[in-house]
Amino acid sequence: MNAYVERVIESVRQKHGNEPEFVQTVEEVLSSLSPVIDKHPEYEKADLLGRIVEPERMFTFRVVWMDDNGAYHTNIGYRCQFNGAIGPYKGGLRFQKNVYPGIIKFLGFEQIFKNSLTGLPIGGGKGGSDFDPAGKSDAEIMRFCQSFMTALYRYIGPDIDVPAGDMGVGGREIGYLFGQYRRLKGTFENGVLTGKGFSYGGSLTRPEATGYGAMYYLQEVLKHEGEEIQGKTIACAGFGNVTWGICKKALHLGAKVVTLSGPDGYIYDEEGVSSSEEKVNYLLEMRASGRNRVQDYADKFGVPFFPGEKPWGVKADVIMPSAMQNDVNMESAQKIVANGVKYYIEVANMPTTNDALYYLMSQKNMVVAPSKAVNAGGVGVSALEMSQNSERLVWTAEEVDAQLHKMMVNIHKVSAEAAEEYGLGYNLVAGANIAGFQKVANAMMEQGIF
Ligand SMILES: NC(=O)C1=CN([C@@H]2O[C@H](COP(=O)(O)OP(=O)(O)OC[C@H]3O[C@@H](n4cnc5c(N)ncnc54)[C@H](O)[C@@H]3O)[C@@H](O)[C@H]2O)C=CC1
Ligand SMILES: O=C(O)CCC(=O)C(=O)O
Repeated sequence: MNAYVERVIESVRQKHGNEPEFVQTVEEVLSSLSPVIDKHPEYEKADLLGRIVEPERMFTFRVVWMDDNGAYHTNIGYRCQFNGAIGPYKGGLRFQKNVYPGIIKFLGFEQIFKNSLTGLPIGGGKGGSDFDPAGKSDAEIMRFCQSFMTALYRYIGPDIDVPAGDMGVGGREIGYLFGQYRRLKGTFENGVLTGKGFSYGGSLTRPEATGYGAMYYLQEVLKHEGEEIQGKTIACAGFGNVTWGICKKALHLGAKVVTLSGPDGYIYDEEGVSSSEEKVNYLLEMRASGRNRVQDYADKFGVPFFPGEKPWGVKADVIMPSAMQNDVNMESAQKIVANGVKYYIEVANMPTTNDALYYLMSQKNMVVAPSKAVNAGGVGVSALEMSQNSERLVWTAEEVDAQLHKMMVNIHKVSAEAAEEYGLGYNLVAGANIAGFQKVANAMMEQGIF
């Protein structure tokens, strides 16, 4: 590995050892940039990597809200404005009880390169709170969102920082956040948030975009390998927004999603979750219920439920971990390899531990695709939502979908080309890191040192 790369990684380990998820993503991204740094000594001179691993700005804020019994609760809010070299900071908000700076920073760091890969002018950011939405009433969610935005609204804006949804934040939460922003600012700046409802500036197809984009990317991989998507079995995780989008597109394309999971275990549907609209739509009901239980699907459709287990031991053509970070560890990776799976397509942000990722990548007969490329369609359509808000126009679902499709084809292409350029073969993981980095690096170099 390039000595400068090693030094920067070591310094991040030293300074941020208490943020293991952040250290993990820095190790993964920077180690694949070694050949680029070898080729560009000017980057070391400008300490480009030392600068890129440090957020431009990150802050916490107090979020106080009242529950339905009149009791007050205090949570921590976060926003990390990681890198604004190519556009306003852009990235979702995560509401989950395990949120802490290490989670926000790993997500923000990934977002820099992902957003660059979309080819659109968006910088990297992320935010959230340790608020746990599970079991909260609608009124409690609204009061929390209003309080969150009251603390945040001064620091965001359509040309500054544009938050959106992530785990625990969907259309309902974005609606409450936007309502409070509008109330406080007294202006209708709908470009300040994406993932909005269609009636006040949201984009058609944004809810589906991450899952649809992942399926378009998978189609490109299959095309590269001379295969088709029709009839392929897919193992997914979670049953949230992203997994729903995958299932909906799988239904259109004739692929079969056979597993879903939740914190309680996983279900196996031999016929396919993607075999009917009723099943696909039920995922929306499960998510909206706030129960966070995948067993509900097994109870409704009479399929097997495996309590406390992960779905990575099932036989499928394609594995798409689509729920949470570090869901696939070495033990799961070994099961995947033993099952002879050819396609490992990450969808959730950083769903694989680094040892498991390198192990999977070392298998000669496997294609491994990285989440920062595969799930980029979500933020990509968010950027298209910003475009529509700026021009005060509304695009049809067909127009948005066509742009999304083109974007995913291009992300696959530029990743494969970047890997080729550095003699790495069809290494989509390194290729995405290199292609995403190159544009941000150019912008940072041209804007001077700060
Ligand atoms: N929503 C979006 O547009 C985008 C989301 N992502 C990423 O995709 C992943 C999924 O996000 P969403 O679907 O939006 O979130 P979501 O909140 O809609 O769904 C998350 C799912 O994960 C499941 N889950 C939570 N803890 C779990 C556990 N311990 N074991 C198994 N399952 C568990 C939940 O039950 C839920 O079904 C996350 O990594 C997110 O960062 C990435 C790009 C865009
Ligand atoms: O749509 C967005 O701005 C952010 C989506 C997101 O959170 C992600 O790409 O991980």
